[in-house]
Amino acid sequence: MAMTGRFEHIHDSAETLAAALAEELRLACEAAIARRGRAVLALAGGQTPLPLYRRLAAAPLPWSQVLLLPTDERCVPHDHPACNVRALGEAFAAAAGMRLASLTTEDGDPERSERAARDLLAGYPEPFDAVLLGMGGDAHVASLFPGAPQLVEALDPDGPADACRIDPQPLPAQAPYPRISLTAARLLRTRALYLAITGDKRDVLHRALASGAKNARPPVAAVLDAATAPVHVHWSP
Ligand SMILES: O=C1O[C@H](COP(=O)(O)O)[C@@H](O)[C@H](O)[C@H]1O
Repeated sequence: MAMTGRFEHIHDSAETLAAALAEELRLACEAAIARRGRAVLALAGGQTPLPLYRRLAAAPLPWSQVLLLPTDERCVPHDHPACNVRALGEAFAAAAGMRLASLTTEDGDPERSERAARDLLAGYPEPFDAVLLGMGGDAHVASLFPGAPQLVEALDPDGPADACRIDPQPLPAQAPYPRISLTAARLLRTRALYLAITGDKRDVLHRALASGAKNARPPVAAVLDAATAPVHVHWSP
């Protein structure tokens, strides 16, 4: 984790954004596998990154040496359409042998899932090889929602927990579920941090980065500000 800094990459189209990020993540996997025999990536849920996941899945990597896990999960059963790990599994269908971990139990029960996620992450103490974040229109990243009662604890870059339950308030209309999210402390333990955003979200990001009191930063700003690894923001219209 030698280089730090924040870099903004502007793309002409969602396709070039997907191609660039798929290549970055492929290189991160290749380097990690060469270095220690496996790669561990934490990947955003939601719609924006799905095309880049499909591209990455087509790369000729030794997929059995790659572990993917979601940055956050909705507390729903694994066969539910809103389940991030289900969507990841589908997007990476071509990556034969790839290992996919879940932050939730099969039934999506929030309390059992929080315990299971913490147990899972205790098995991966090393820095992630890359974290890819998405962002909501309310400036949340992973499931670190502004206004959630657990937010202050979850954003603490020195906090002890790797994952925690988040209860967005109010529940977002599109995905009204409690969540399990990696904490900022765990997201930031990475060799590289990427943020993939499109359209108006660039304005949301810039407003968030320019905003307010140190202790009331929008989640995306709090996480990016605390990063010690290089941060690459990729945007397309
Ligand atoms: O709920 C979530 O939303 C964000 C953004 O999703 P998108 O569909 O607007 O790309 C996502 O990054 C996060 O992982 C997800 O759980």
